[in-house]
Amino acid sequence: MDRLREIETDGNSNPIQISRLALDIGGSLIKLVYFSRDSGDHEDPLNDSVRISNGVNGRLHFAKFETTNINDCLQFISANKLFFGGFQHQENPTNDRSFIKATGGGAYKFSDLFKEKLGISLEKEDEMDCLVTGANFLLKAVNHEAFTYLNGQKEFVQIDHNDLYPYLLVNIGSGVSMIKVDGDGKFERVSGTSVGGGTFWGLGKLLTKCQSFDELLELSQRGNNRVLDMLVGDIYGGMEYSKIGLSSTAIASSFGRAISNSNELHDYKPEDVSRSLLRMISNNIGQISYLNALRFGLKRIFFGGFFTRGHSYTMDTISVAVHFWSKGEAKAMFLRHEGFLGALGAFMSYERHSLGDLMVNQSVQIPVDASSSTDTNYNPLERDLNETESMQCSVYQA
Ligand SMILES: Nc1ncnc2c1ncn2[C@@H]1O[C@H](COP(=O)(O)OP(=O)(O)OP(=O)(O)O)[C@@H](O)[C@H]1O
Ligand SMILES: CC(C)(CO)[C@@H](O)C(=O)NCCC(=O)O
Repeated sequence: MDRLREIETDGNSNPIQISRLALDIGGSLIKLVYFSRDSGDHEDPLNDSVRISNGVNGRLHFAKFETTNINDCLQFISANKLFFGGFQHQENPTNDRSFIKATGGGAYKFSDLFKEKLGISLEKEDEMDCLVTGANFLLKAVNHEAFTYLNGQKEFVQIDHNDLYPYLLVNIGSGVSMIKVDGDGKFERVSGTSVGGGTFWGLGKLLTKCQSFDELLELSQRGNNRVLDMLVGDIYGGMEYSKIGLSSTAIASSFGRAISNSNELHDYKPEDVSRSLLRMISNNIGQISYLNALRFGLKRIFFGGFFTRGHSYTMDTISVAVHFWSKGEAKAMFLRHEGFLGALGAFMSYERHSLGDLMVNQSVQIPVDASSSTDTNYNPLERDLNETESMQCSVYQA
């Protein structure tokens, strides 16, 4: 647990002050965002973005835990004294020792547990509101946040602040929410599907006996979907169905090949099962996203949520689906801080509710060494689930 100690000191044995912790407690994962002050020694005189008058310079940290391991999360918060980063109620500070902003279903479900184990109250923020706030913040404030991914090529997208809206935000968590975003705080949840990340992980676990999500993703990289998927060519004797635009290699029926022989589940390689499952779910989400974008004439679709995990095959499948169905009209884009939208939104809600107490500097820069996700070769599969990431930023008194 060296990481924990790193948080408590700045390397010169000076204690680092943690302020403001926010949580997004979802069906699969708990996401934490918290701010630590820099000790004066760490300030970079060349970097304007961290030198705002009245500003408090520091880093935003990101961490996540599986919701089933919520006790590890409580222990992490307690060991690092992160809950002192909550706020005292202004109206009556003695009434409630402190509270932490929290969003996601778990903010309701685990409210009593936080009170009992840590003595803190969770102040609930609306999940959709937080997702939108987090996405808008990242798109406007963080360089190289959004990127396209097609045929293995990652390209960062320059966001024009004056031409960001409207867009479709598709958050792929355990389930999937599709939100039409028209501005800051202006949005509508237009659709959703229960076939999401939880479906991939849940079905994948049952079918392959994998012990972790990363193992299931890793298996998919070595699999071949043609073993289980029935292709147009399988039905059309190797020919394409060009009249309706289907090539012979297009998937006619996901897992459809399993009906054509007497194979049992154990006759298939877990790699191939994982590959077909990932393809089926990613393709389906891509298609439903496109249909919703079409409903409202939206050309830009941003995908968030931890299902994607920066994984090539997942992003490629979603992008191809959007490209194919929209005939190249709509664009799928991904976010580097994919799974932290809700937690960031909850983090930013402190200022809205504490009468302009604090604001996050809008020109956040991510130093090269702060997050390995800045690397175009970033492979989240190589990283530990609970490893913390951070970005340099500045929080200031409004
Ligand atoms: N280490 C992991 N363990 C479990 N699931 C993971 C992991 N990494 C990525 N995932 C995927 O991410 C999904 C959860 O994503 P996310 O945290 O965005 O949603 P959530 O907030 O838990 O769900 P919801 O918003 O529907 O309540 C999982 O269902 C799984 O597909
Ligand atoms: C229920 C939530 C919002 C919880 O995060 C999410 O899991 C979701 O959007 N599920 C899909 C539900 C549906 O629209 O069918």
